Amino acid sequence: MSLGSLPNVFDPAFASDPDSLTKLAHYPSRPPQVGGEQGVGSHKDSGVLTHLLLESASRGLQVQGLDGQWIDAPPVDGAFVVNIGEVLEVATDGYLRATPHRVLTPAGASPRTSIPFFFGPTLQARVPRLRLPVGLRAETHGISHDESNQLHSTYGDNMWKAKMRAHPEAFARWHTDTPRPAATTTHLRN
Ligand SMILES: O=C(O)CCC(=O)C(=O)O
Ligand SMILES: [Fe+2]
Repeated sequence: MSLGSLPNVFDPAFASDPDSLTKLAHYPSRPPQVGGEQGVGSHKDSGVLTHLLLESASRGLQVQGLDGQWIDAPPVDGAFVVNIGEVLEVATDGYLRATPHRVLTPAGASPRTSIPFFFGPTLQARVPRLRLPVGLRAETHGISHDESNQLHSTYGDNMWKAKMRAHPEAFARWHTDTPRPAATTTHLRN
């Protein structure tokens, strides 16, 4: 996992007060006649790694391939779904890419419960950017660049950005005085 760096390269970022979170997510059933959309829109997780526990009959999770196509990701018995988060994409210079994913709950869908575990470092920690060995560097396209989604190597900044985007009304109401991610944060480019 350290991709040519020392095996403990990430340890300091997780050493004190790592900000991991386990969430219990419930998606109610949808009678066939109820329109609209429900679920989770397309996004990438903002942290390092997510371990997602799904019920064995769970449906609706999709991941996006490099060609833009959405692919069903049904559960595998006895296994977690593992999502690469944006901070890990930054740390590996895009060798590991944050996986866009979404949850669909079409009309008629059964209720769904999932348990994601977001494995995150200390909020203030700047996660080190690895120096990839030449062979691996040849296989990476670098960090994805999107003006509307800046990536930050400090986990707290990256997570805050994602929260602001996911909950604009709450931020407009309760966080009018909240600064955006620190000005010192690097805006990473390819
Ligand atoms: O419920 C799921 O299967 C995925 C949820 C998710 O992507 C998230 O909470 O970030
Ligand atoms: Fe997610």
